[in-house]
Amino acid sequence: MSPQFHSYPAPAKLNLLLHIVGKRADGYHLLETVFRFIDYSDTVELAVRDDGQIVLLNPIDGVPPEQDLTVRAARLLQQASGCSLGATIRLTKRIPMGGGLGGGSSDAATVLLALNRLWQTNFSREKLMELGLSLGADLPVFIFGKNALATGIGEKLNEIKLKPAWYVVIHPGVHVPTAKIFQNFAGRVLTEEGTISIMRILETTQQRRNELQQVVSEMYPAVNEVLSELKKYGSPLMTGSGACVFLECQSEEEADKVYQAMSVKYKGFVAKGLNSHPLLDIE
Ligand SMILES: C[C@@](CO)(OP(=O)(O)O)[C@H](O)COP(=O)(O)OP(=O)(O)OC[C@H]1O[C@@H](n2ccc(N)nc2=O)[C@H](O)[C@@H]1O
Ligand SMILES: Nc1ncnc2c1ncn2[C@@H]1O[C@H](COP(=O)(O)OP(=O)(O)O)[C@@H](O)[C@H]1O
Repeated sequence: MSPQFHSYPAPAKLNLLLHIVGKRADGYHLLETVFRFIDYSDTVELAVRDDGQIVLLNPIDGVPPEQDLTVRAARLLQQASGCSLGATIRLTKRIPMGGGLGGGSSDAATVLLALNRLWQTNFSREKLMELGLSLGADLPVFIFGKNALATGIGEKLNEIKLKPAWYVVIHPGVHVPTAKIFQNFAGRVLTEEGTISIMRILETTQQRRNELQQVVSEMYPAVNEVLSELKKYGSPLMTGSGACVFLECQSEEEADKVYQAMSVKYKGFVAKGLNSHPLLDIE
């Protein structure tokens, strides 16, 4: 009998702003950032296996299956729960890799949420977030499931309500490794703004900053070029540690128009800002 696959979305995120507010003894940077989910997603299909194996049917080019975050997430849940079941994973990638859109983290979070149900391991969301954090600083927010103001290394999360918006997202065609950017960050460490101040900054696009943008622009001129092009239409920002650059628009029509002009030269997409993660209500 062929295995029964269940299909789950893994949405991308944008960092609507990103401030560096400190550094931990282990070298990780303390951040203040706003995560927003967008309706542009990978798809993770999962089928339960009785033999305990974790099998990724279609490994990503250049990422050995054992290192794929979906496989690592499944194994982590297996180990933490003592579950004897396994899973077959089929991954459909759409979110560009190394783009600051959190695709790998989102895939892994979806695996944790979905297998927790399929295997009936019944861990709480808090426990899954704790497990997820050991795979990446970006992972907990995808399990938290709500747009959030994040502090710590990105794991201390408070829900934040955001206005409807559409985003033109452009990929400058370069792959930016997160670790390299943090290593080269030499900017001034800022003081946390706090929720009220962040809400005020979010009211317009002009005041938003990504403190990693300068170092990425210097190391990757292609990112700087896209930022300059998008500045013709408003106040663009880089997401996370790059490479993708986005422009927030108030209507889908406006976003489509900007994207149409940009797409003559660049690859990208238009996405709607979500109010929450599509798996927020998964039990
Ligand atoms: C910068 C952000 C902003 O949302 O997004 P991305 O651009 O990667 O999507 C995240 O903090 C990235 O999270 P994630 O991609 O999970 O990073 P990790 O795998 O945990 O860390 C990769 C490396 O980046 C550095 N790092 C990461 C997060 C952080 N707060 N401080 C750091 O200094 C560390 O050197 C670490 O070894
Ligand atoms: N399922 C996965 N999807 C994407 N990247 C993965 C996955 N598993 C492991 N990786 C590794 O994680 C790196 C970062 O990927 P990704 O999360 O897409 O970017 P970013 O951290 O910039 O948002 C990739 O370059 C790849 O080597």
